[in-house]
Amino acid sequence: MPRTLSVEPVSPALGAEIHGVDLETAAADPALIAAIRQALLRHKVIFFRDQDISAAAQVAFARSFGELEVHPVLRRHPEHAELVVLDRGSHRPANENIFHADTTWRERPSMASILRCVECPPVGGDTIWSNMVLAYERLPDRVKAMCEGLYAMHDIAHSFGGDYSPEKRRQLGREFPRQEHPVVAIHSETGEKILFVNQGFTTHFSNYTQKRERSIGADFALEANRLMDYLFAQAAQPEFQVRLRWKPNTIAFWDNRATQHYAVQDYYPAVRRMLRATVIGGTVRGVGDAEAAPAALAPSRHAVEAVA
Ligand SMILES: O=C(O)CCC(=O)C(=O)O
Ligand SMILES: [Fe+2]
Repeated sequence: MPRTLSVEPVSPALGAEIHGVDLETAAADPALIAAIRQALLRHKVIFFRDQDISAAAQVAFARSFGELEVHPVLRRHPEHAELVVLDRGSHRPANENIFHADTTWRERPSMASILRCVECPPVGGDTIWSNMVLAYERLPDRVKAMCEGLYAMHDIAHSFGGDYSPEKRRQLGREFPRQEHPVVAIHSETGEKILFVNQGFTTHFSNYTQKRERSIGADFALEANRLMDYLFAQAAQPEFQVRLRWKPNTIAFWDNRATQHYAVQDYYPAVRRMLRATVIGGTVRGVGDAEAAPAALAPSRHAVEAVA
């Protein structure tokens, strides 16, 4: 029997709180995992409160959704390499305060992340998510037409290289060559179109000149940069967002294909400690790329239903 979850949407754009679930033991309950997966696809980021769970349980829960990533740059948990420890805020201001989707510098960017708050300031340190399906839908038709068929480069050094020497930066670039992804991606499970460029890792369009063949000279660069800035700005629109106020033991689980996020850096030097598990995704398919579209799920306009 399909399992029914108690789901409370928290913003019209995306995001829902799931009640009555214990994630310490969820991995052992396939019907519950399937219901959580459906809620994730529909609401794009889901929140669980009061999850005082072990690091091992967080890993097991995350693994129910796919193979886990070991991050090459961020600090790892001493016993669980699949968990990233985010606590830079206690030493110096954290720098995830830029809209991004995780690991788009990989050939197969993350499909989802599961972030647990261990410790946070009583106020401040919220996280914001943006619905990049809605952001795409709301683009003017002529911008949509211009974007379909465009590709862009994603580079790990764009965000993570900032603290490195030029040589270490080059080394990072050799180890993780930049990746090209479509600007409009097709969601691998829902078939939705996604605006898939992000300010954290996307550097430039890779085929703008072919696409805009009648532009000449320096206009290429100017036009391309203006379009990229305009696309980046969509994630910052409040109408596409949900904002979470963390408490210790809150978990946020986001669909990294369909969303971008921004960790608000307003609490330094207060302490904020988080643990993140990240599920590896597939290659990113563009609108014109081959392969049949997956069967679309039920409409994902999430706020209209109280229970999903
Ligand atoms: O600390 C946060 O709220 C999110 C940081 C972040 O970008 C991530 O975990 O991917
Ligand atoms: Fe992130």
